[in-house]
Amino acid sequence: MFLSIESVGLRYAGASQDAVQGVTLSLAKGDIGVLIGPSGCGKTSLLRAVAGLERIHQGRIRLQGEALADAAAEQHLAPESRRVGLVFQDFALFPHLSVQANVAFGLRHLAPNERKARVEEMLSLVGLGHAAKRMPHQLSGGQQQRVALARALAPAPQLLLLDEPFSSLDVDLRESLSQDLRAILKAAQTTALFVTHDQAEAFAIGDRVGVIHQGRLEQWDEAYTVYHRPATRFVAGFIGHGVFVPGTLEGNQVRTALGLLENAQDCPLPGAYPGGHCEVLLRADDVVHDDHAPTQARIEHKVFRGAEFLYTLQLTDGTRLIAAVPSHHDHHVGEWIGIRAQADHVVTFATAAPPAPESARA
Ligand SMILES: Nc1ncnc2c1ncn2[C@@H]1O[C@H](COP(=O)(O)OP(=O)(O)OP(=O)(O)O)[C@@H](O)[C@H]1O
Repeated sequence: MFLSIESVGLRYAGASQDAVQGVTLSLAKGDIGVLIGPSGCGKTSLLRAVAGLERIHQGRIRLQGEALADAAAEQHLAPESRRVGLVFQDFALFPHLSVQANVAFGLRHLAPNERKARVEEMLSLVGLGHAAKRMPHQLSGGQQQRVALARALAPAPQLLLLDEPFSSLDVDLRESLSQDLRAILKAAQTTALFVTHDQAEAFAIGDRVGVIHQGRLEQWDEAYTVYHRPATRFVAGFIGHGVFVPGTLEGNQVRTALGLLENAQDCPLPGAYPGGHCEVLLRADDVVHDDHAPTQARIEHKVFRGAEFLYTLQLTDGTRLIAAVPSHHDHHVGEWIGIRAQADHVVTFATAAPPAPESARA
């Protein structure tokens, strides 16, 4: 593999536990990996370890077979020797240098004509060929971030690391930039590791998506698999909108308050759960509004999201669900509507342990 991170552990001085715990992942050449997870889960720490800005105390990081860091061998290659490019959220363009001088900054080893050609190539790659002579303050936030990207790509790093590069930009710009970024990285055939807490961004950019929770990598897979076949309960709850409802696994089907769900053949065998009792992940897009459905649900809450409403629903037995319903079905809070389940991918988990009674906790 082009990049391989093997059982990496990282602990900050004075901390009581590892910020990164036994993380293993690999990236093929030209692939874009995205790390996503809640604040403080260790995404940035892992990226900094790959960059060489933090030392690892366990495991190994290799790039094209060469060890960048190896805890057992006490090996730690300095950041500047790693041929790794960095783009962080604060653009950090040199304010007193023009756009072209910013991009040329890491190219001092090239002859002037080669340097000029490379700067032109990079600026045209990020769509800013016309802005070469401008100063950073004459650019929008999105344009500045493109220059930062051109500057990081100019020395042709083997690996590009990006830490929430769009976090200070507004939502619309983020969305268009994340699509552009993917196209730019693919055009430059750059292998990249990208950190974000934004799921839409992760799915738009990543060939592989990794979900980190409390320093551990819970899943490392294609985005489609992370969404439809979450490996752990945490991933299932963190990605997308969904709820867990009680179910009973019966062969290839799961019985729930919304009726029988088919397509459970990829779930564990019923014997994996005592009595077949489990919990089923029902995502907002698995619950369909249908006036003719026998099951009625009361709308508890609704959020308008443009093309659809996200309804929070309650069944007569108290089960809570979330449903994404096309926004021309504009119902009132308190109204009862017909719903049915339509889940192509049925995912089950062991029932969460009920909270211990007060007396047991004392
Ligand atoms: N320099 C540091 N010294 C000590 N602890 C640190 C340091 N940097 C991060 N941490 C701790 O390590 C853990 C992981 O932090 P990290 O910044 O990697 O998380 P993150 O997932 O990138 O979070 P965010 O999305 O908020 O940026 C946190 O508990 C954080 O408080």
